[in-house]
Amino acid sequence: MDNISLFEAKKAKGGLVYKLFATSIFVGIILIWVYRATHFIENGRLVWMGMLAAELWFGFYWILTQSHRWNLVYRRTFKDRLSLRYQNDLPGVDIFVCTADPKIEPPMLVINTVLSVMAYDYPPEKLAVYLSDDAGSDLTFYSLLEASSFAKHWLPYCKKFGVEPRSPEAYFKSDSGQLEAYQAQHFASVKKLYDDMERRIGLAEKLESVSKSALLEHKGFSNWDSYKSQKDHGAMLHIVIDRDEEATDIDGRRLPTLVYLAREKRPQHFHNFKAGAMNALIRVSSEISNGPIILNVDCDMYSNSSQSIRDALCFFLDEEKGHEVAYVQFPQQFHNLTKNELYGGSLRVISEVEFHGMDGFGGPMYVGTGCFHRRDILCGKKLTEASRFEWKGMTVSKGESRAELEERVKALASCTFELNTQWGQEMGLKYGCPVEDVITGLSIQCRGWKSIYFNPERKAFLGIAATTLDQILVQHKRWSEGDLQILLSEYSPISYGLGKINFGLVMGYCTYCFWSVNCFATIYYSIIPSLYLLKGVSLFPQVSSLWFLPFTYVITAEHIYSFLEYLWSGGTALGWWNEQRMWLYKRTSSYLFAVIDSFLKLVGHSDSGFIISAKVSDKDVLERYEQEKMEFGATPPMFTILSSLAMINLFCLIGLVIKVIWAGEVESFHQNLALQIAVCGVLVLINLPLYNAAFIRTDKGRLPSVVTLKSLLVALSLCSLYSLL
Ligand SMILES: O=c1ccn([C@@H]2O[C@H](COP(=O)(O)OP(=O)(O)O[C@H]3O[C@H](CO)[C@@H](O)[C@H](O)[C@H]3O)[C@@H](O)[C@H]2O)c(=O)[nH]1
Ligand SMILES: [Mn+2]
Repeated sequence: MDNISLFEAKKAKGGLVYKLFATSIFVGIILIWVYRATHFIENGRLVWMGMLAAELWFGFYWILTQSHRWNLVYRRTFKDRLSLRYQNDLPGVDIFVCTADPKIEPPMLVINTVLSVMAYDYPPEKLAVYLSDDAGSDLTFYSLLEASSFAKHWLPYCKKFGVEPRSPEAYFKSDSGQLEAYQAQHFASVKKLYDDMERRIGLAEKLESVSKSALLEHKGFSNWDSYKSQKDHGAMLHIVIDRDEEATDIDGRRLPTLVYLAREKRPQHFHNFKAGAMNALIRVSSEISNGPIILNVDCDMYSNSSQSIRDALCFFLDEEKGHEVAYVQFPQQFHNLTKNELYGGSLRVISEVEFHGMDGFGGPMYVGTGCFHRRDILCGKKLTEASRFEWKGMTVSKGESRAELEERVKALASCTFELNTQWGQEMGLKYGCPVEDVITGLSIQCRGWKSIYFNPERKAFLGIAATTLDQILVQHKRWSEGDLQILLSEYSPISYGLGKINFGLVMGYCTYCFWSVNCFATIYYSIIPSLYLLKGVSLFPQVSSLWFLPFTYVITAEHIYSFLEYLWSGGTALGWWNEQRMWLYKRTSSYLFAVIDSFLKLVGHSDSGFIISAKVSDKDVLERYEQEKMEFGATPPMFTILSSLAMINLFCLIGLVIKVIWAGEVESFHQNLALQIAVCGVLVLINLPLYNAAFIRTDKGRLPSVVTLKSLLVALSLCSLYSLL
């Protein structure tokens, strides 16, 4: 091993074994296709064709997912080498935190994230933190002012005692063990300051206004004089901590720059959601600190490791390979997961397997949070020989007063600034897609750059996972719809990416871009075989037939493998089972709606929106979440679909049992319908929590009776209609 590189990349072990296994599955899939294509049944050619289409799709999709497992790469950094080599000329780093609504994203949550990134183990004079507030909330601004005072105590405390994590709330909640007397004393005083701050902010939140004294004390509030609403206000920019004024903490050490920005919002100008906020931040920061490296996080994604900047720099500053690297993506992980992840919210397999797989083919997607970018590349620079660039010397002009600077830079965050420019297209984050980050990352990779996936042992960022079924389905609708739109856009990985990025990476992107399309085959498969049970018509080979083998092999082997993969990724057995349920639910509701909405958009209906994910929930909802009881207490159309499908399968299974008892011929049913019974049976088993929520539970999270009734009606009419035909 050389001792020059700042990082190391290793291929996963056992690759050959996996490839053999995958090949055997592939053979099985082909045999299934052959069986379908050669064994049409007499009555029901159409249904049989449907089965063939579904299986062709599943097979095709399975092939796509292999790209995520073919070539896994794991990385390690050498931060000591980085320190030795670059201690005195580390690049400036600008950190963007985005928030959009003080009700959904309470100021305490936001400032905890801000404080956690201010406390990075990094020279403070090279660090600048920007909070973008798309609500333009004076409450959030007030909280940021509070945070800036608290930082003067919090940062020295973190550094003196090397604490982790550096989000105060997370730190105070974590069990810091028995502290020695000296630290305990500091702990008590910093905790008290935090509690006081929390109380003041809580009070302001309750009164929905900032105290008079704070208003008088800080001239920044004059920004709000002309404020009309969240959607109608001028640009507000305030440099809370200015690097030039040498603001110091209680130990006399420098503090990172801290900036509040609410870009201008006017009803007549579309604001492009988070992408618009990010682009305003890119411009504004270029005039204030202009750090060549940019980190962006969602407001709930606090830094859980003080070392992440140094980790990321090991890739950017590596003498040999660093110049090709456009961004370093860390996994998106969460701190509020329960043991068995009822909603599959951990994205476990994506983080532990799939992104390592994409890394093997040129780098992961950019997922919008926990990602370090090179500023010049994010702004549209192409890969050329000149890409090796000077990390120093990106200073910004001085000699202006803070007020002058603020006034000048504010113009960069106006509604009209981007008119007739390349912003949102060739520059900055791209507009017009609900997953602006993914499409931006893809286009960067298509310009020739690499990206890096870094998944360190100590989790780098932790956010909040959805805590109700409704929330997670809505979130996945946004994601799968966005990914589908990428497929249909001019930046499609197929038409645009092919030839520009590795073919394995094209497949990797397609796996996500085709997420939503899975709805058709899945819905078909979860209705038709069950309905045909009712009539006793077999859609699968008999147990005694040789064709029975490929079906059983592919289905069981794939599931055993996915089970093991889930366990290897750190999940529990029940967690895997829950994940299978979510797999079904997402495919039959979120994805279906994503496809429908995308279609409507294509023909010019439906306007795009961005439903911000909830970050706080009611006490009883939270309680049920912690008990891992599925939360159905709402009536979105998605629930009607889920529950109708569940009821259909229940009826079919019951119908079958009655038939078997009636006919008393268990043996022939088993011989002819074994696989079909298995499919229907598993669907019923996986829906147990839904039946429970519909028929037994009495708490507020149960399935509302309207939804139950509707779905019973749907199922009943479908089943009887079918039986009559
Ligand atoms: O108009 C908007 C809307 C959202 N946000 C911010 O964007 C972030 C992500 O929004 P959230 O509602 O939490 O969405 P998630 O589904 O949790 O976000 C994931 O998916 C998004 C794309 O759909 C990515 O942008 C995010 O980084 C990624 O964490 C939050 O910090 C918001 O404050 C804005 O700044 N302005
Ligand atoms: Mn989020």
